[in-house]
Amino acid sequence: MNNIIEVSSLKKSYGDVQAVKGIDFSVQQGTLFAFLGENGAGKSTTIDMLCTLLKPDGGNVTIDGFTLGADDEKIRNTIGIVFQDSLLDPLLTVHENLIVRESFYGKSRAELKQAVERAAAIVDATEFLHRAYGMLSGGQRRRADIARALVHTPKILFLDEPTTGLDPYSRRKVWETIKNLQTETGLTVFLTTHYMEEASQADYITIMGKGEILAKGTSIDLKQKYSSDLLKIKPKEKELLRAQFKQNQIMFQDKGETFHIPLTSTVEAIPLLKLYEDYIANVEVVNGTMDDVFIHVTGTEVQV
Ligand SMILES: Nc1ncnc2c1ncn2[C@@H]1O[C@H](COP(=O)(O)OP(=O)(O)OP(=O)(O)O)[C@@H](O)[C@H]1O
Repeated sequence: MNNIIEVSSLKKSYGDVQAVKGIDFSVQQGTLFAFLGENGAGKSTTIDMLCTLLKPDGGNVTIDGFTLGADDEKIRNTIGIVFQDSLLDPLLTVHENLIVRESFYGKSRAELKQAVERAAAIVDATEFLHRAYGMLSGGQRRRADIARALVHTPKILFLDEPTTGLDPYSRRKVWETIKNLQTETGLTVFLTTHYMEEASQADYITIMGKGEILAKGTSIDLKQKYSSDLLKIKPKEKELLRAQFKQNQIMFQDKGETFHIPLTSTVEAIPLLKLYEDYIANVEVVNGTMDDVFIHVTGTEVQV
């Protein structure tokens, strides 16, 4: 698979603030790519540069083979962008909004209608296509925003925190839309999110902090490297089990009611449970999470 985005030594400062300090990463075509980092990490600055909205101080970026800085118009035609603040007019219907947008691209009336209907169908917005944008629910608005970014059939879609501020039902609906979009149309989706359960569904994750790339990999790679699975045991008799663990040099943490044993994989729990079965009142085996990865890598809590 080829890299549709290649970034090397990209930098940007605002006065004395080095927002992006010479970063390198790439995005494979057709994948869902999650770009994470705490507030102020430099994500927006990076995305603004990739989308041609902000001029880098240095580095090289190619997007679908086009060079940032030299082929910006072609890059703009290759990408679709959904920022947190919508660009749609609340008084116009979704259809009118999309027609207005698409008419900039010099299409015939028939082509225009087809492009708008196609974009609306992809995000499942057909049902509210003729409703005023301002009257829609948060989740419907978000899907309309995504439709707007799809009318000119981009190859890459940039989504900046697409589910932030939505209720749980709308979040799930928007998230399903994004996943379907990527699997069914083969679009490359470049997304920022503060929801780690969303990030862990991405094909590839890059975590940024203080202007630098702190970690990259698949969710499995990152969890394996930066989080551990945990065996939580509630002993029948604490002191008896403690003595057993000490005798067999089992590393554990005393958490009051329970003992915690870090595992590199959940299946490691099986022999331990067999061995200490008689001493155990209750058990829980917990998988490492993307939250653990984020906290470990950035040194900060996940902010939502
Ligand atoms: N226009 C600007 N002028 C001065 N400093 C800026 C400007 N925009 C961003 N910064 C600074 O650059 C750094 C990176 O900010 P950026 O917005 O790129 O981070 P972010 O990861 O997108 O954060 P968030 O998740 O809060 O959007 C921060 O220290 C921020 O204060």
